[in-house]
Amino acid sequence: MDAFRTLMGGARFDKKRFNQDVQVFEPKKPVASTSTSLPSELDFFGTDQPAADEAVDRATAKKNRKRKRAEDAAAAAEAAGIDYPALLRQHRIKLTGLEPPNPVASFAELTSSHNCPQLIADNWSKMGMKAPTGIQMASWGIMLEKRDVLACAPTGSGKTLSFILPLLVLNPPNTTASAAIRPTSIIIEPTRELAMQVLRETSKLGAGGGWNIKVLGEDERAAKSGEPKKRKGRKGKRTKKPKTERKDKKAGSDDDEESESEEEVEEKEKPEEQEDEPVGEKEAAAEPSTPTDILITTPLRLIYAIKAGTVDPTNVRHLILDEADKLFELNFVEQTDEIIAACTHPDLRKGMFSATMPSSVEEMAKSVMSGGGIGAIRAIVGHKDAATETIKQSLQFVGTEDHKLLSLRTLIGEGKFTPPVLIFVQSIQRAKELSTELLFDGINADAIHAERTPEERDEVVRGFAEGKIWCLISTDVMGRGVDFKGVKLVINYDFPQSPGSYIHRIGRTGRAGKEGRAITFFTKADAVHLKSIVNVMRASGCDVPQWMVDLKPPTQDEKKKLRMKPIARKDISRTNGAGNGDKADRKRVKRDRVMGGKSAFKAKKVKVDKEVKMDE
Ligand SMILES: Nc1ncnc2c1ncn2[C@@H]1O[C@H](COP(=O)(O)OP(=O)(O)OP(=O)(O)O)[C@@H](O)[C@H]1O
Repeated sequence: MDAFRTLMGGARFDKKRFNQDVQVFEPKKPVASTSTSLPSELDFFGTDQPAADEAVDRATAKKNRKRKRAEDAAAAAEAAGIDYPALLRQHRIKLTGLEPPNPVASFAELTSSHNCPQLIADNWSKMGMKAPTGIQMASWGIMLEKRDVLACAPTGSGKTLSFILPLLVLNPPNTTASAAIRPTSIIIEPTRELAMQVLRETSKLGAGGGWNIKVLGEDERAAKSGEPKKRKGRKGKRTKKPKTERKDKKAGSDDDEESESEEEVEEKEKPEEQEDEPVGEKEAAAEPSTPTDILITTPLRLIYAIKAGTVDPTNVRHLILDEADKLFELNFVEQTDEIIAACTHPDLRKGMFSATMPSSVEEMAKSVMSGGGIGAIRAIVGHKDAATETIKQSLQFVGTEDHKLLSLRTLIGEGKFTPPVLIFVQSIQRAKELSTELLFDGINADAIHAERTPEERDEVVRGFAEGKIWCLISTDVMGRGVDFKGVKLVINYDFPQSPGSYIHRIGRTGRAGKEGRAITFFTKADAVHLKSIVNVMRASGCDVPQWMVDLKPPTQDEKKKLRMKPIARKDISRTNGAGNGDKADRKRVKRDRVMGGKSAFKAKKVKVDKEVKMDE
């Protein structure tokens, strides 16, 4: 009929009247390939090719499978009284891929239909959880059907439990001891803080079930904690790094005391990644070899341990990449690839989770997923490039760099500074300077960044969670994943380097359905990038003035430039960088205050909500 359509373009053809003619042009059903098949050189239209037969067979099989799935789903839904399409709509879940499994509608369904041990259900209740969130329903459905999943859901929507639960349900405790750590599941996190946080959640959900869950290298660290602390900072001696890490340095992503002599470049401009101390070969070799079920780790540590032979990844059935888009960025991707390649078990399933998933990263992620033979399932909850809707977002013009501190003080003075507050800056030096300034103002502030030892970082995080520190100043190192439940306000003191970074940073508030606020300062220099943030705000349902909607978006080049390097900014400190925020400096500031140094804003102006206790 194609020939007819082409010839008769625009005219109407009476098919009934000329039915016999139509039959002549109707394509013939392909004949099954036999020994009498046409030689390929004579088969001009390709109708006699086995490939064509296979394609038809595949298409028919696909149609049949689709029909069967629809029938099965309808039957299951009828039996359970669940309207799955309505459930998906209600939770704004979009599933794509071949035969996407139904979401798990309730915890009761998990125990009745998915062999979820009662112990997990009890622990779930003990954790204070009731109904699963949208991403949990979707991810449980997919992972329990042993399919690969690529999931994108808002910050604070419970992605952690969405991948932990299936790991526990599908993998009973491992009892076979081996020389090396031989886990059944590996969870990769971009920072040690996140690894520790996931350990806490996993241990709570699996409590009493006999699973051995650990963060790689932490037993070793704990054993060493009695020893005198030796600070492994920039000037410290480092263990020889694997090839991948040395390559990363060229991309300008890691601390490297030798490569750049001056801290200005390192501390002000380099993004803070790969800050975690890797476990050296010696350290890794000291890992005990008890049977391990779930191993949580940062990429570098794992690569060291695999190379040292202390971790054997060949038995891994579930590999989870949390904050997956980060793990596919330039400075991590090689390590991520290496880890995926090392997990060689034929039944390996993969799960990738994040609140942001740029299309380019999604493509890369998809290319490494097989999905149980019939492809991975993509699960999107809500709008892909939006922030959590419970966050009230605003942008505040502060003119120039000089006015930022004043704007912050005005917020404090107006009582809009409602602790616990998280403030993001773009470099270690700026974090130190701002914390010194706020201390000087009588605000109980502290800074967290890659230059602090893991022990110091733990202490600061604990202090913030316990309400001892009201205001935590951080580089992007705490911008992702960290679950401080009670944070009421996030301030982007320095404009974020990408919309993704913005979504993750502000996502430290408004978690688990709670309300939060986010204020982003911008100077004239940042204005060119404003539209990117305006787009996120609009996608998350925030009102923005029309003039912001009408702004010109930054060019691809401008976006890339900012992603690679933050905008150069004037020092924050009144001491013009003389204060470095170290212990002695902080002591000096405190002493100055006691001796009459004037606090611009009295601490009493800052109301601390004592009711708010944050999760550790
Ligand atoms: N079903 C649930 N009901 C209530 N609270 C939940 C539920 N599931 C998880 N939570 C809580 O919600 C909070 C956020 O969860 P989680 O840290 O997993 O979010 P996330 O989606 O991974 O966020 P991010 O993208 O920032 O990493 C946690 O404190 C968690 O305990």
